[in-house]
Amino acid sequence: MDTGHREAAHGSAAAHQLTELPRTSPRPRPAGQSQRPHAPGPPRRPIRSVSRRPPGQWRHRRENSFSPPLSARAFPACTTRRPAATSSRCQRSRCPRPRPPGCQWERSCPSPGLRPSHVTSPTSRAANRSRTAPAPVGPGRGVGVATTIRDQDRDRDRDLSRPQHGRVAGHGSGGGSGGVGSGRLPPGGGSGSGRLARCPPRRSRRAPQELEQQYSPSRWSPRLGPDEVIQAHLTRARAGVQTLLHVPYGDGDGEKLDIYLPTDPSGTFPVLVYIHGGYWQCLSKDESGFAAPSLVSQGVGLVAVGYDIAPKGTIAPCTGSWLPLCRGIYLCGHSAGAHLAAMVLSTDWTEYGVVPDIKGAVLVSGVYDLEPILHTYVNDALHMSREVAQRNSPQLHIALAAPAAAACKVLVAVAQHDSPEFRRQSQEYVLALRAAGWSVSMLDLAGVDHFDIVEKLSEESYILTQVILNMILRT
Ligand SMILES: Nc1ccccc1C(=O)C[C@H](N)C(=O)O
Repeated sequence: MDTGHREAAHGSAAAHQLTELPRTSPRPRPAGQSQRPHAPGPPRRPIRSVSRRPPGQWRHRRENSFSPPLSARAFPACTTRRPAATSSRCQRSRCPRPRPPGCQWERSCPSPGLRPSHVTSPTSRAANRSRTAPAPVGPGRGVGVATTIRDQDRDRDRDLSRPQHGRVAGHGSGGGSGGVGSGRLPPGGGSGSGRLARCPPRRSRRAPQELEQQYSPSRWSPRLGPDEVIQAHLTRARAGVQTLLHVPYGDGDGEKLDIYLPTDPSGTFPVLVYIHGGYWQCLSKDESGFAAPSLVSQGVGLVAVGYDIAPKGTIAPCTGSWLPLCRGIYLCGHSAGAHLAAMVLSTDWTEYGVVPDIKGAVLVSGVYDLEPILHTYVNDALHMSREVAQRNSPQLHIALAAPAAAACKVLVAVAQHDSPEFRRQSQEYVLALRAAGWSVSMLDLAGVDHFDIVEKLSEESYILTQVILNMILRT
């Protein structure tokens, strides 16, 4: 299908949006709802202790265990361990109630009917928060504001909890030409294979209790309370466009794709492959088709990837009969899905005998260094060791960029109301990619939180939708 005329038209519209960012006030608050400070209160439950793990029940991951799914493919020696038995109870300590099917939450049991009795009320949460709330980020800063990578470099030592506001930059290739071996290696040099660059992140030293907050994205939303914001994220209908549903790509129960076809699917078309988030333990492809209407009308297909979440297995590379139709693959991952997409970028696919035609990657509010989450509730269901966390941290396994001609463009997006840790992670990852010669941009989106940063992809006028369409249709 010839989409050339559309590409030109759409490309210029998106570029205009990017450089002429409107300044608007934040989303109006529903009547009667008081201003919710977006900084979280103290953790609501004690930090997990190692002794909570049932002793003597370890098994190798191939039998019954979990690791962040793509990682086993990327780093086959993965030896994640976890207890053989998982509780059918809500994992909140002391909570006697059954956990809703599929729910792995500790912090925010999303089923209101089954909400554990010890969950604090919105009022007490607000009170907790206001005790520790830092100064709120100022309102009216604009809908979407991106920062050049150079700005990121300069801003490293500034307060990373605040959005950096600057002009929008295009994709800057960090190490000049960006060819293999020509990218500048970060301190520490490459890995043993010489293919991967090792770029240890500059971690902030946060107390364990504070890490719990930092890695609870729902506690940072200024729009809704933690439970409400997750509930809203879970209840998104499958878009009503032409679909191929539940197309298997692997042996696992969850290893299926939902494919949303372009409105006029004659000929080949580019696809956006969307990998959902949920800390590798929640959500599914069924709630991942929300961006389809904005994309298919522009001739772009959407592939929502399902994968086995904890406590199950791994994700296999996406293959299928639909692949030959794809003129180019653009990856998009949110939160844990951004981690998985980043792992795809870190993978040496020649080892698997495939060369996926990945032309671009959009990584939204992701986690790229897993070490800090070892110290949080997130790891209660994952049971990662430090070694596994390191092996599966894209930040530590940056592949040297491909030659410029084959270069994959990377866009790292982060929300104003992501926690400072999430924001820091994105910034560190951008710097590491850039140091390895990748063509990378960062988009710091004002006025959105960890969840609506992707939910709004259902709107064609949303700046991230426009940037993605621009990347796809102009490449
Ligand atoms: N990243 C996500 C993406 C989608 C849905 C939930 C999450 C969460 O992180 C939930 C987490 N347990 C929280 O307390 O915020």
